[in-house]
Amino acid sequence: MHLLPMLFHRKARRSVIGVRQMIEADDLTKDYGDVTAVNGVSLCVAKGELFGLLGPNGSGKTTMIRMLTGQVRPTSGSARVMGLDVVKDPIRVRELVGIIPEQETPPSFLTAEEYLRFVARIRNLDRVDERCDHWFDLLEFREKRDVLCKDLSRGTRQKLMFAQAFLHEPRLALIDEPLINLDPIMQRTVKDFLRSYVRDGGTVFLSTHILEIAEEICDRIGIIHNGRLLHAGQVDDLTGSGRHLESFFLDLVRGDAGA
Ligand SMILES: Nc1ncnc2c1ncn2[C@@H]1O[C@H](COP(=O)(O)OP(=O)(O)OP(=O)(O)O)[C@@H](O)[C@H]1O
Repeated sequence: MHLLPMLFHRKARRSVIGVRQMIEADDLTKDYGDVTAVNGVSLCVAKGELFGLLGPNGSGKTTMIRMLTGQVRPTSGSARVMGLDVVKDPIRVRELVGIIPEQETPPSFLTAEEYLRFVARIRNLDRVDERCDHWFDLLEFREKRDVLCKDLSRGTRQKLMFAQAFLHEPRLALIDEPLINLDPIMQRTVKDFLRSYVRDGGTVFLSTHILEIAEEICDRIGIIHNGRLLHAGQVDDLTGSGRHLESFFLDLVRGDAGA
């Protein structure tokens, strides 16, 4: 972070001692009735990585994030997040990680600042004024702090969701489409923040449709289609071989659809 030194949450520091892989998914599967949303996905995300999960609409990205954050129970397979089993320890996982759920909005009846203070209280945080000020300044929405969330623009609500996810300085953040409602200036700020966050030792697992963003900021990507992980690899390996992520993605997904 820019203003706050990267003092990760003390509890988090204890729980990740010795954990190199921040996320380990093994043959993770989720069925919703007849629909297999995620089908046997195995992947790891190491400490300090910015990992992007890419896939077309309905390919299973949100379901993956929900399973990894203990919001949805896998049908089969297993996952460990920061060394914790997501089925056995979902509450502890959610205490530790930062989460931006897809299209989630803050409570309509609180102001922006009340919401951040509410989150700070639940998370038992100190330096609440400093933390709130940091995010109002970084994401440039100080003048909206007393506005009810229901009256905020979509972009400002997204900023607030971003701030709540990082308020406790988590070591791992799982974020679903974090940039979708933000203007280009704010996208730049958030992209720079995410890069500095992983440089300082944080880890990010994000899902996005926006391939240029993934190509620009991710260290490694996974491509998911119809619930199956078709590819996982370093972005540099791809671009170093002269390929653009977009053409690689389209070839892979179209090839799979035609298979
Ligand atoms: N609660 C649910 N009940 C039934 N089916 C669901 C549920 N949640 C997701 N699905 C189905 O699972 C599949 C994967 O959905 P998911 O939301 O994980 O995909 P996604 O990649 O995040 O999509 P998008 O990019 O459009 O947000 C889809 O076919 C979806 O309709």
